[in-house]
Parts: sequence; structure tokens; C-alpha cells
Amino acid sequence: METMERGKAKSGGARQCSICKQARAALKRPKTLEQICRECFYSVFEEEVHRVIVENQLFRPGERVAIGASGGKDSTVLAYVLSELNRRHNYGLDLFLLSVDEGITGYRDDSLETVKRNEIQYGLPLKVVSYKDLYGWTMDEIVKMIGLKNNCTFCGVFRRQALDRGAAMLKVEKLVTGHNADDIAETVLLNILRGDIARLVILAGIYSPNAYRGFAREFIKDLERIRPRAILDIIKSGENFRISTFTKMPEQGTCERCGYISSQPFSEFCLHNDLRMVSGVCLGLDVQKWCKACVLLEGLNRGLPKLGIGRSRGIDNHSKKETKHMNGQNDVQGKPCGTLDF
Ligand SMILES: Nc1ncnc2c1ncn2[C@@H]1O[C@H](COP(=O)(O)OP(=O)(O)OP(=O)(O)O)[C@@H](O)[C@H]1O
Repeated sequence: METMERGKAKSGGARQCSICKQARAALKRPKTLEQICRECFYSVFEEEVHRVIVENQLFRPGERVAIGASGGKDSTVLAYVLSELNRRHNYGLDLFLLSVDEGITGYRDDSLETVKRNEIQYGLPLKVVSYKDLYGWTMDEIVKMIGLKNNCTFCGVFRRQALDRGAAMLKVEKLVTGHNADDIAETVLLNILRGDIARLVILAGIYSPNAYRGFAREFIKDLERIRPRAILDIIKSGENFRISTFTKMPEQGTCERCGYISSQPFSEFCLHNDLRMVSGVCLGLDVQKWCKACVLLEGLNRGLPKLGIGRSRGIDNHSKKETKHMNGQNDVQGKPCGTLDF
């Protein structure tokens, strides 16, 4: 969104809001190219969210809905807008804040303070679930064991499942998370760049920042500078993709170990990656239908943290050593190991 500071410099003076025709315009909306004031922006934004909720029949009266609350700007806006619209339009929803405490000192403990303030401001009950309680590990402890390189995989997979588990504890029918247009456009672009069309359809996952995403972010921000609508158009393209009937879509199942959602059974992962699979036993584990969180956790608990972290080109020596160590034998055939990205 372009603020009027830049616009003013170009036009040489402040403009009037094109909606109320009274206040000074504070920003220019990329979506409509209108120059509008702060108050009018709030009301059109809230009205648009309401329209999306109604047109897509996102909720039913009486439903229990959890808001994934990280304490960041997106979920704070989401918590505010949803509680406000629920009250204003009588949706009849029972709203809750749900926070996952990953156990990252100096980061999540700070943002949880914001969520606690939201609990009071919006009068929404808060449930906090922690990695320590759910998995027995904090992210700080995981990083100590595995290092900085692959920790995003643990954080992302555990967070996704922790939200599912928190939602089950709250007995909610729905869980909503906050995503801004930049994030969604990046995700569309990344999925195209990775050739991951299945993900493009479901726009799945709460992604953690990584270097590749950083490049995608810079690229779309550059595009936006040249053409303000670029971000919205990337999203539109993502929404309008037609998937060929040959594209294999991820199947959702239930993890046989923890009972939560798994989008690709670990047995399939073993087969795809040429790991020996004999009647449901892969790497000595009975992993016929394990979710990725369970595989990662098993790796941590066995002191084999790279178990379940796939590589797209060849299996590295460390992983080979780990899998040998687990079985005492040559269970891994040393063939390429695909990226495990649920
Ligand atoms: N620790 C968490 N606890 C609860 N919900 C979370 C947590 N982390 C992420 N989410 C949910 O997933 C959404 C997207 O998370 P992401 O990590 O992409 O952060 P973000 O885009 O910076 O959002 P935010 O500004 O809300 O942190 C958040 O808006 C929130 O709804």
C-alpha cells in the first residue's frame, strides 16, 4: 500500500479522501488506486472482510472458532476484525484466541504478552499450548540439538500440528489464521517456482521464513513498485489456476501414532525416497501412517534429528549414517531423498 508521503512528493500537495471528501487522504489503495483517509480505509477494509465471510459462507451461527494468535500484526488485525464483525453483524460465533508457545526465548515470550493484551482488549478467552508440553522439547532445545540450518522444518511442522491440537482441546469447529496479501502472493510464487501445483490449490501451510522466500518477497516488492496491483494479480492468478487431472493431490489421513491430521503417510515418503519398506516397517519403525510431526519427534527422541528432513538431491552422509545406525544394517539404498514438505 502506498502511503501519501510518496504520493504527495510526486503530486506536490495533500489530496482529499475520495470516499468522505473531507479528510486528507493518507494512503493509496493498490486494489482500486483510490486515495483515501485512515478512517475510510478501516471501514472499507472491514466491510470487505464481512462481504468475503458472507459470500463464502465461512461460518455458521453458533460455531466455535479459534483465532491463531501469534501476537504479530496479521493475527492481531484478524482478532480485532473478527470479534468486531461478530458483534456488529451478529454472526453468533464463540471466538477464542489460540497461541502456540514454541519456546523461543526473547521472541515468542514477548509476542505472547501482546496476545494477553488482546485477550483483555477484545474479551476473548485465550488458550496457550506449548511445544514443551506437547512434544517435550522447546525450539531453543531443538536448535541446540540440530543447529540453525533445518530448524524451520521442526518449527513449521510442530506449529501446524500444535494449532490442530489446540483446536481439538478447545473443541472448535474452525481455526482461522492471519495472512496478508504479500504473504499469499509469495506463497503462490514459491509454489510455482517449486513446481508444487498441489500446494497452489490448497495454499497450505504456515510457512516459516527462509532464504528462498526472502528472494520471492523482494521480487514481488520490486514488481509492486513498478505496478501497485502486481501483488493482487499474482494472488488472482493463483486462485484461477486449473489443475490437470494428472496432478497428484496430497491425501489427508489420520496419523496412526498421534491421531492428528497427516497429509502424506510416512510410508509413502519411504517409498518415494527408495527407503526400504517391508510391511509398513521403514527404517526399523512401524511408520505405515505416521504424520511428519511424529517422524520428526521420533528423530529427536532417538538422537537422530535429521530423520524426516528430506533433501531434494541425494541423501547426505549424515543422514545415511543415521539410518544405518538405526538399523545396524544397510536399510537405506543411498538413492535420492525427496523433499518432505507437507
Ligand atoms: N505461534 C503461533 N500461535 C498461534 N498462531 C500462530 C502462531 N504462529 C503463526 N500463527 C498463525 O499463522 C498466521 C501466519 O503466521 P506467520 O508465521 O506467517 O506470521 P505473520 O504473517 O507474520 O503473521 P503475524 O503477523 O500474525 O505473526 C498468523 O497470523 C497466526 O494466525
